[in-house]
Amino acid sequence: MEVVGARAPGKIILAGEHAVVHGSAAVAAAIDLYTRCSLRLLTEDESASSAVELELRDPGLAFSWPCARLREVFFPTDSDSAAAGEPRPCSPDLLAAIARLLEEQEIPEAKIWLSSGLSAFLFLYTSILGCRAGKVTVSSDLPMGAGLGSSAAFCVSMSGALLTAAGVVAVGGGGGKGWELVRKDDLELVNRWAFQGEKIIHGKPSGIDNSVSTFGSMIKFKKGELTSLKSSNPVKMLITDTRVGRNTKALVAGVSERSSRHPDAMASVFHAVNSISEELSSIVELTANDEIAITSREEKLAELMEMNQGLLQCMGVSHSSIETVLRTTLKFNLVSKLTGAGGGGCVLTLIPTLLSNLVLDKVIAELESHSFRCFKVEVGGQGLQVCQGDC
Ligand SMILES: Nc1ncnc2c1ncn2[C@@H]1O[C@H](COP(=O)(O)OP(=O)(O)OP(=O)(O)O)[C@@H](O)[C@H]1O
Ligand SMILES: C[C@@](O)(CCO)CC(=O)[O-]
Ligand SMILES: [Mg+2]
Repeated sequence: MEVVGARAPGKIILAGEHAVVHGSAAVAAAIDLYTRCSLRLLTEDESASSAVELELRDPGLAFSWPCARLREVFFPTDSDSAAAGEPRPCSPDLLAAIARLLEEQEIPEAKIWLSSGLSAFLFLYTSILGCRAGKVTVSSDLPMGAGLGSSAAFCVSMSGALLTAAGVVAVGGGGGKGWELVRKDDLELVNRWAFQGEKIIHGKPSGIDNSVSTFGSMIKFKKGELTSLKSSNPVKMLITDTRVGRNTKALVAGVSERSSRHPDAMASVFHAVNSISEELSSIVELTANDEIAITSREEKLAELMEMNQGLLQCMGVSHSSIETVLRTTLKFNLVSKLTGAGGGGCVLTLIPTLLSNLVLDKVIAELESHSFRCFKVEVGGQGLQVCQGDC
């Protein structure tokens, strides 16, 4: 069979991370850094030992599971009962069985954080394709575990490729050349599968990361409801990766624990974040006809981001490396906030339209002198795309 591919973008959260898990609104946008997943189902001739193979290009690791061993774990009682049309959660018993299966792989201790991604892969693959032999290759522009939605881009691109190989998502309408957009109904199905994968990696995701990675653009997200935001003036952001590793699942759990220790205080914090996200989303949508100067729109955005950062500190998810980025950019009168789960990872800095490239280069040089890594990204682009053949 021919190769099918899917690519899904990472994201930034402009306002509302963590609070969105507790029902507040949040605003997120896709960025032009992608995770790509390609898949080829193997015939019996090609896969003498009949296995499911996974190559992760970025950590540079490859894994292989004999189909017979997968059948014992995933379908112990009967023949394959994969059902691509019906996303369902991974039960705690199955998750424990997957963990035992992964112990057989001898993952290097320094890469043990990959286990949650591998668990999500095995669950999605066997749920959608059963135990058919196949080879999956994943590569990514995104730093992993740094707040730019690498886990969601992994689950969305994987679900997209698997559902395309299963013949559920249509591909080839573009004449079989290059990346193609996906029909709305198909996107919704991919998004529901990707959410099941995110649950394995994050524990209790709100669904914002997989939604923005699937549908792209800039969105407001509240209690599972998504509103697409139309911004006529592009928002420019600098991203700084502090390179301090952290794990979204643990940070989300930490905020929930703080919330159960101080329910009233934290409810007020989440309520304030909701107001910030609502106001920020209406400012993003203002057009040239709304008689608000670009500079005053940017000042409002910056102030809301600053307020949100203060509330994220209240939730306990800032970090000394994040504070260093805030202090550094403030010297240039620029406002920053953490993005994603915090605890290290990436920080956003709003780039005003009138900021000269010379000053921006100085900001980047000073941030990089702290061993941080800066990215300039395009905000609000495409979501999931698929392709036939090698893209
Ligand atoms: N390309 C990939 N290959 C394999 N596993 C991946 C890949 N990308 C992400 N993962 C899995 O996702 C985990 C990182 O997810 P995590 O949610 O902690 O961070 P993030 O998604 O980058 O940030 P955030 O959730 O704050 O946006 C990794 O530890 C790994 O298990
Ligand atoms: C921290 C969080 O709010 C965003 C992570 O990008 C978690 C979630 O919403 O699932
Ligand atoms: Mg994540």
